[in-house]
Amino acid sequence: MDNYILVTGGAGYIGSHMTLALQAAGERPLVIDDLSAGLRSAVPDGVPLFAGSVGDAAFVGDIMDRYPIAAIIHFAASVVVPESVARPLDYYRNNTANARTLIDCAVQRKVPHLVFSSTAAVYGEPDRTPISEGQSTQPINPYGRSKLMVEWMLDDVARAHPLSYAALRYFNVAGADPDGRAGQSSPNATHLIKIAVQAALGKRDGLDVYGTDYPTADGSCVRDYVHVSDLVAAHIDALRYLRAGNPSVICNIGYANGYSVLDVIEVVKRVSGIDFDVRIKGRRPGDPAALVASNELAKSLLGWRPRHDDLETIVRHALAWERRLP
Ligand SMILES: NC(=O)c1ccc[n+]([C@@H]2O[C@H](COP(=O)([O-])OP(=O)(O)OC[C@H]3O[C@@H](n4cnc5c(N)ncnc54)[C@H](O)[C@@H]3O)[C@@H](O)[C@H]2O)c1
Ligand SMILES: O=c1ccn([C@@H]2O[C@H](COP(=O)(O)OP(=O)(O)O[C@H]3O[C@H](CO)[C@H](O)[C@H](O)[C@H]3O)[C@@H](O)[C@H]2O)c(=O)[nH]1
Repeated sequence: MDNYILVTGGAGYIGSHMTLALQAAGERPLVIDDLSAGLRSAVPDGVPLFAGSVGDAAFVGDIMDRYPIAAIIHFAASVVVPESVARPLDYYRNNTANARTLIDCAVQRKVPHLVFSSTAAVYGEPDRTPISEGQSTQPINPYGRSKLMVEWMLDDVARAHPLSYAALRYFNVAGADPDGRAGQSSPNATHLIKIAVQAALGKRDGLDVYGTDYPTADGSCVRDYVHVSDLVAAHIDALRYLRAGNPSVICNIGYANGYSVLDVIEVVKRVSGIDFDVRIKGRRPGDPAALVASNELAKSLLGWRPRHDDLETIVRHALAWERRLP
């Protein structure tokens, strides 16, 4: 295949796994990343990296003029739920307004397909779990709203222009490349499994549990943790699906398994064989009690076949990557 797959945010956690998976699939990835959270070193050798913002129309347009783009996979975003509560306008600018610029560039250059990183946060407090895609979307934090607005934009744009899209609503992405080539590298990451493995390895002085008074079995929040390699495989499946001429789709990516914060801590302690301090704190703003995916659509429509659906495996790979980091 001659044309490029543009990976925005390709120097970040998930994007760096995506470029590796694209290379393995025989595709030609090209990365745009402003390096606000990503690392240059996370982009594999031989993959062109353009440092700048997807919100800069002249910059993005110039790249698209020079490199024919077969599809865009749009990861670039601000990703921390409590930060979005404190700084909503930053999230609406980076996640919503900058996505609009990127989509506009794609429409002007007739890019045929776009895969969008959406999120389980669009559901808010779901009325039923596991959550299926038809359930109502009532996000309870600016992060979820900033992403839901992009889904709406894509829906309108796909009706008006020859662009088909897949909006993949990821549940909680975790773990690292099983071959040790990529992982979550940010020292300031806020994600639970990352923090727990850092605590196990003595990189943090323990872990705070944000709330044990939720309406869940043990009172802590429940999430559906999906291995990053299975997640990026879903994007390869989505590309294949769109290129086959199928209509746009919105699809959950998760395992339909819920684990509480206390479950995760127990697994990290057991897999690492290391005890660490756990402090029970109050709730964190913006957290829904439980988010667990129904994944029937991803399996039936995209042909998604998860291979690492096991919390111990996810934690083992996250630990292995954390040990390699300085
Ligand atoms: N990690 C999760 O659990 C999770 C869950 C649901 C959805 N997502 C979505 O997946 C995507 C990737 O998340 P991640 O966990 O890899 O985060 P990340 O912060 O590691 O990656 C995001 C990347 O985008 C870059 N970026 C940010 N704004 C940019 C801009 N305006 N222009 C160019 N580059 C920009 C950052 O430098 C970074 O490299 C995000 O859209 C996020 O909302 C993540
Ligand atoms: O030190 C910590 C970190 C997290 N948590 C708890 O662990 C759960 C998971 O928190 P994360 O920060 O790991 O993830 P979120 O569920 O807040 O959000 C993640 O998953 C969402 C989808 O479910 C979004 O897409 C988002 O980008 C991504 O960060 C939450 O209940 C949180 O309160 C703690 O108790 N202590």
